[in-house]
Amino acid sequence: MAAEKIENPDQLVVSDDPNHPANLIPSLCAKFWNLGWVTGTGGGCSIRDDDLVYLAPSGVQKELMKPADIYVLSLAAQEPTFKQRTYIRSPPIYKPSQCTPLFLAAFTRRGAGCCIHTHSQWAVLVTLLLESQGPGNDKVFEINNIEQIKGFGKGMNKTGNLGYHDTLRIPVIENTPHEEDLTEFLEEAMEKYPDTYAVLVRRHGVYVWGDNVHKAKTQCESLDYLFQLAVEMKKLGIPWISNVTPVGPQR
Ligand SMILES: CSCCC(=O)C(=O)COP(=O)(O)O
Ligand SMILES: [Zn+2]
Repeated sequence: MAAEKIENPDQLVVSDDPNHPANLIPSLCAKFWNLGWVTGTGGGCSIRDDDLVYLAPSGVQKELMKPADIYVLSLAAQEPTFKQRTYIRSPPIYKPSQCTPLFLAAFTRRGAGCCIHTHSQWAVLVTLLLESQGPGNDKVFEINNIEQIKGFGKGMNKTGNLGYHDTLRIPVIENTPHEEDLTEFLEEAMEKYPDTYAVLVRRHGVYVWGDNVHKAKTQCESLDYLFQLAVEMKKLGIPWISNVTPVGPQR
């Protein structure tokens, strides 16, 4: 929908359709809260519908949000750096999520339709385990030969999903005192790892995106599964990368 055609911005967040972004963001965040992904107001989720981006408010209990709390902005109406953002629809008592510029990076640089930010303890623990391997900023979570890796797309402009023997790589960036300041590091990681659908933030959480809500959600679920598995593997002394020889026909 083009921004200039919108006469009543409040109508942008009113719909009977449960799959409308203004309904989906609250219902998804309620599910994510049950998984421990968005507790204590941390984390969140944003959805893009063509030019329109739907966002949660900042600092609210994400599992209790209502459609009327949702912000809407037009990508085409923003200045090129996205630093001074304007909103078509703003609920009166809130500020927009501090994650907004990171979500916008996923939408504009990856063409994502949905981006999820979790504070999952499994994600945080994986960054702590990588940190314990020694100094250096170039940290990457790598895992292979686990069935759930098939839950990930091969990358931007590529068709199909990773295979069981492929290695999934998720870059890690340093945390910053303010969420917005993560943006330049997230963008750098996207440049360096063009096929990644996620970026870990050290001692903080993870950003995961997908072409649409279904893909962002299932990739985020697969990743959380792999992070939990990786923590348990580490406790048992099992390496995340193994040299299992492929068996059966290779397609
Ligand atoms: C305890 S949450 C600290 C802020 C944060 O990391 C986050 O993801 C939530 O930001 P928002 O502005 O969406 O509340
Ligand atoms: Zn956060």
